[in-house]
Amino acid sequence: MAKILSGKIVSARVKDELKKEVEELSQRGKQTGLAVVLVGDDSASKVYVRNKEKACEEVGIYSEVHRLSENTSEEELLKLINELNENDKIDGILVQLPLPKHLDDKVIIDNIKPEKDVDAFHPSNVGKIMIGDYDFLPCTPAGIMELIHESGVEVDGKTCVVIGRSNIVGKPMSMLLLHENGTVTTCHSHTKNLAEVTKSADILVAAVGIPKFVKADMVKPGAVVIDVGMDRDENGKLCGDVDFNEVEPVAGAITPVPGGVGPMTIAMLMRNTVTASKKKLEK
Ligand SMILES: Nc1nc(=O)c2c([nH]1)NC[C@@H]1CN(c3ccc(C(=O)N[C@@H](CCC(=O)O)C(=O)O)cc3)C=[N+]21
Repeated sequence: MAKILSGKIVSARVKDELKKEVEELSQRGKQTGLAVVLVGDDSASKVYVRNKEKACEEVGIYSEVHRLSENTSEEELLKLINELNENDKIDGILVQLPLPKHLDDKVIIDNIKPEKDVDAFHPSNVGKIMIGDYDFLPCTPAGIMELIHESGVEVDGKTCVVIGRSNIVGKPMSMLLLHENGTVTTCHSHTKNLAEVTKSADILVAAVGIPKFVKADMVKPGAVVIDVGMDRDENGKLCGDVDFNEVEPVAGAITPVPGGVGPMTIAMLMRNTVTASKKKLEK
């Protein structure tokens, strides 16, 4: 039986610690604030944004959600971002992705002040992560590192395989594993003999966006298996990229969906916002 790596439990612990830090900052006269920008009405995004608002409340972070219509122009969105960049009440800005098709993610992200870029998506933050000299870590990979630490398995010297190479998860995930001295392979749709590669992994991270993609015969017995998927199964039920029922008996440790990586992503967003607030106070 695999150890279940509960993002619910670990994220609650992280938020408890952050709550104290937010209180201390507030005693020193520094409030902490997060602005979330949601364009359009993607139903999944709405759930995630609500969870972020709830987390802010728990931690004591002031939050404002800007809900903009689906047909918001680039100019209007940039105007809002510039206002938030200059707003002293706001330490962190998050523009929920994906944006509607007529908006270019890159243009929008480039215009967020790097000091307020709590997603760590701005090129200057991405570059800093590559070098290993960063202020913020991207929320999902950072949350996953916490869950791996929770498994008790040390990354140093381990064979790590990441399925997926997105800028948001796969690529930075591989980088963070490398920072902890993992031997890292990044797989994607052009990878040959995928199952053979994934079966070599002591630590396997699935971030492909295909429901139940990882099957038991792709997993090394005893491996730590991390599921980043937020997919829907054939019945429309929330599931991950890993076939949990199949893989759980083979794995040494595994994250559930829901209650695994998702809550950790949000906890790390809270951490980045607190870090941004502290940095501002020190300046
Ligand atoms: N700028 C930006 N930053 C992000 O960090 C970002 C984003 N855009 N776009 C979408 C992805 C996805 N993401 C999730 C956050 C929380 C849950 C979460 O709370 N999941 C719950 C279940 C949610 C449900 O019931 O559907 C869980 O896994 O237990 C999931 C996914 C953040 N993302």
